[in-house]
Amino acid sequence: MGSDDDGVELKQGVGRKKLAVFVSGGGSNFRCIYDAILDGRVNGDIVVLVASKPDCGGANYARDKGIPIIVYPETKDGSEGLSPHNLVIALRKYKVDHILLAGYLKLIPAELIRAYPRSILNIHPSLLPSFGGKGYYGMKVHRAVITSGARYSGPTIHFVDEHYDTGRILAQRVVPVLPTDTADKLAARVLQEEHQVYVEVAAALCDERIIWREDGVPLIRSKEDPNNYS
Ligand SMILES: Nc1nc2c(c(=O)[nH]1)N[C@@H](CN(C=O)c1ccc(C(=O)N[C@@H](CCC(=O)O)C(=O)O)cc1)CN2
Ligand SMILES: NCC(=O)N[C@@H]1O[C@H](COP(=O)([O-])[O-])[C@@H](O)[C@H]1O
Repeated sequence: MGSDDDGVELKQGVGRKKLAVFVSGGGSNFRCIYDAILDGRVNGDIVVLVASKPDCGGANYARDKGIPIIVYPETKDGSEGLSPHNLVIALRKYKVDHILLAGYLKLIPAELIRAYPRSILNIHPSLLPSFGGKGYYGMKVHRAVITSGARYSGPTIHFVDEHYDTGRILAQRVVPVLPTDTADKLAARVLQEEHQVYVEVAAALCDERIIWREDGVPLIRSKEDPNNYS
């Protein structure tokens, strides 16, 4: 077991993966993954942050940590941001292995999906396929869950395809929806689970513990028991 210059123990056999994280808002999932990298739970490095808004909370946090920032898509006045083609070129320049969408609210272009097959993940704050698709993001999701009378909710992590929230599901966690819940209370309960499951998935991704079943369903191999999958 080697260690890098900062003494962080490096797992032998699998080189550290290079990650790009995409954000549009506060970036709490991004910050949790960043912290998990620093304390050795995730065997990777966030080499670039992509933000849909240059001054969002996630971008400001990345700036503070010295992480390079790319704006995508191009701003309406054309003053900032990249085209889909130049975004792919930029991510290749950073030698990105995997892309993690974390509160990102813009459609990922087909050109990027083709360039990174089975390598782009997204976290959504409901149990897909319920309460997903165009128009379902942020608090809109939690309001719809409560109005529906659903008794359970929770985050879904899925691979990204050309449409919103229709990619192959990789991981889910379940939380109760309580009779007295407001959208804010439910959002907080789901977000707490998001932070845990995204770190677990990022760790599996960087450890190359994600496999694909013959029917196309992705599975995570347990870190503790290689014969156990979820
Ligand atoms: N090609 C893909 N791109 C993105 C996906 C995906 O699965 N495939 N996931 C989204 C994240 N997301 C849900 O998890 C999501 C984000 C945004 C929307 C939405 O309706 N957006 C609005 C615009 C919102 C805004 O600009 O503030 C819209 O398109 O009208 C739905 C689902 C990230 N990208
Ligand atoms: N459909 C996409 C969507 O609604 N994403 C949601 O945005 C919130 C903010 O994330 P953040 O605190 O990591 O920025 C999170 O709850 C995430 O699931």
